[in-house]
Amino acid sequence: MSNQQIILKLSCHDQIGVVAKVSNHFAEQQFNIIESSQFEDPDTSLFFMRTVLENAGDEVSMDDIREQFTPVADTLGMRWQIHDRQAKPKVLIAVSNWGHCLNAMLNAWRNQSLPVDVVGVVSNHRIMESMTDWYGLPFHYLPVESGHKGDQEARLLQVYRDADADLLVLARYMQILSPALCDTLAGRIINIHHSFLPGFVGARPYHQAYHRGVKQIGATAHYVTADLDQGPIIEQAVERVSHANSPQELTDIGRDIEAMVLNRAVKWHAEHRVLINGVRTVVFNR
Ligand SMILES: Nc1nc2c(c(=O)[nH]1)N[C@@H](CN(C=O)c1ccc(C(=O)N[C@@H](CCC(=O)O)C(=O)O)cc1)CN2
Repeated sequence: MSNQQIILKLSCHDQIGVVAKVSNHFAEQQFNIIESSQFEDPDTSLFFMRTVLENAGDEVSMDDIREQFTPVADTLGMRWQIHDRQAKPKVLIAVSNWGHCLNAMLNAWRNQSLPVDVVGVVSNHRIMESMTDWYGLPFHYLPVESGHKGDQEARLLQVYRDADADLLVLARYMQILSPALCDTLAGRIINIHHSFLPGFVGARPYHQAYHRGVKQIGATAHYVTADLDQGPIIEQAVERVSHANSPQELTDIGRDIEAMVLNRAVKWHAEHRVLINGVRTVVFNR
């Protein structure tokens, strides 16, 4: 027994026999289901599934596993991915001036509670270079020169590609990404927004919240799209506040929520628990 484990995630139009066809295929390949989650979206009749399978036979290459599954997927009109459960996604982290999310993520990576391989940090400021150095990671200083934002973004994408990254995390990176970059890396950029979206989009959400007199503040991790702060939501959390809290106190309270929410979202993405469902997500985290 090879102990080889794979993760299959798929979506297709709901139809009789999807689970049976998938499980029968893998049973014939000597794979045993050890976890499985399913959801059918009543609005779209799309069926979503995530299953973890263990190989009871000899190890098989990932290419062969995917090649053997392709006819089943094609018959059912699936969108699908198969991943090696042991493989850790390579993550490039982008940051600007605020380091609380970066630090929480690097700490979780270092203590191995976050199943990713951080390949580097990019920033339009130098302030986080020393922290990055302390963690022994490459730091790429990519300042945004006035009128040359496109050049800076091209360098960022080159760093991502040179590092063979799988995911770009915006850990309070305060630059709006171009539609072209959002399209190129669709489903592979996660941002932390410091409000409970869809409330308070854009800049300075804690000040917006203060002036609105909210009784809770929150944070939202979402995939990045060309529409600012409108991407599919992955995870959110809130914390109670009061009329007595200043904008600075709201900001202070919010930092831990942001860091927790972003780490959760990146962990679930790395474990292939998140499936994009139009402007929403399906998250198999239970
Ligand atoms: N295409 C997208 N880019 C980004 C998104 C997104 O959803 N789609 N999320 C933002 C994060 N963000 C709020 O969470 C945010 C960041 C930056 C700005 C902004 O106005 N930036 C200015 C420059 C500000 C500066 O230089 O200090 C700009 O880019 O012109 C608003 C919201 C990350 N990017």
